[in-house]
Amino acid sequence: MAQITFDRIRHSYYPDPQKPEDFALREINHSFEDGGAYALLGPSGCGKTTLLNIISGLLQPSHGHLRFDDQDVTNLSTQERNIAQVFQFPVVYDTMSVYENLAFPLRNRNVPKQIIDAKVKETLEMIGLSDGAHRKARRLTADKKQKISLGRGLVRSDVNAILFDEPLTVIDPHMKWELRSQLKKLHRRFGHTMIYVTHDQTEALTFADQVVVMYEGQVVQIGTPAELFERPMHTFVGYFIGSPGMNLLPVDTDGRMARIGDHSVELPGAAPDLAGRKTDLGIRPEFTRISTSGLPVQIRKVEDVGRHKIIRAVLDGQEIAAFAGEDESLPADPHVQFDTAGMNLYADSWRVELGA
Ligand SMILES: Nc1ncnc2c1ncn2[C@@H]1O[C@H](COP(=O)(O)OP(=O)(O)OP(=O)(O)O)[C@@H](O)[C@H]1O
Repeated sequence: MAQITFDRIRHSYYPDPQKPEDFALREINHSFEDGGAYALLGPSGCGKTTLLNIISGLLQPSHGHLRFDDQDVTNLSTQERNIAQVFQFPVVYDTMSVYENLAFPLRNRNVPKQIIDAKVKETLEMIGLSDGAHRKARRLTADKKQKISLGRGLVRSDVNAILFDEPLTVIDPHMKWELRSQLKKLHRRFGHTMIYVTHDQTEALTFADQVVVMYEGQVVQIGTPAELFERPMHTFVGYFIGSPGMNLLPVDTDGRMARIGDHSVELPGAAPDLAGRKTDLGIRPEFTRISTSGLPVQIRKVEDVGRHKIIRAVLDGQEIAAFAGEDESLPADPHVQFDTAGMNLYADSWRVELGA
């Protein structure tokens, strides 16, 4: 296994890129640590597959270098990089049995027969295909075939990394949950570097130790699920992570005070001079409460989501969301209160560090 380093990597699918928008992947300088469990998370078209294909060697970046430990692998083939990859749709040998499909990549590498047998049986167990291991793959349903693809990715212990590109798309919802927890367990047990592409935040947050959030070809934040929740470094992270996402309110700041329309709230620290910049206060619904005092709001809708309620309200013409307890009753003259501990300030979409 290896540490995977992006050294000033950019990629454009155009022959002569000029503007930043011409790049499907804008400059990345980052190391994926050996043995880490990463998720690449972002909406459709943000560059996740492009980044993954640069690691696997299916794509050569137009600029920069990729290294596995100290070795420059930018010009090496996928085979030479020793990477296992699991795609969105099953890639299986239909004429082979389930068992043979898993044994094949090991035979190709001259692994001794007994080790092959032990590894294949262990992997079949993990993916729940021990029964019927000698059936032809052709006869199986799409989700079972995809399990074979997952198994083929997991069966080798000598790979530099295992890459997963939305691997659970064709798996039914219950099995999705089960396979995701299996992958997590496998990661803990074998310590492979795993990089998992998804646009689903639940998948990313449950699988990964570190989540790489991408937006319009840029990596906007790399962090643990808790860091993404508590300190979103970009408004997109605040909006994309969480259910519902972070409230963003345009404000004017003056030291510790932030003005929202005719009202003011106190920030957890002093803002720097942000004159001329688009400034927003970010506060998650979890830190937003409906109360009898604070800033006046109109309530539009109450959604009961089980353990709590989501209150949709309007503050100074701006839609906001607040959390309320299951049995909490709402005041006749509703106001909103923001918990200072949950406040983040953004200038031109990027988080601003507040002073003392
Ligand atoms: N072969 C290609 N030629 C030209 N443009 C491409 C090519 N592949 C991808 N793109 C463009 O590059 C951008 C990033 O695409 P990419 O597939 O990496 O995004 P993604 O985040 O993986 O999206 P999805 O979740 O839909 O797969 C998109 O604007 C896409 O249209």
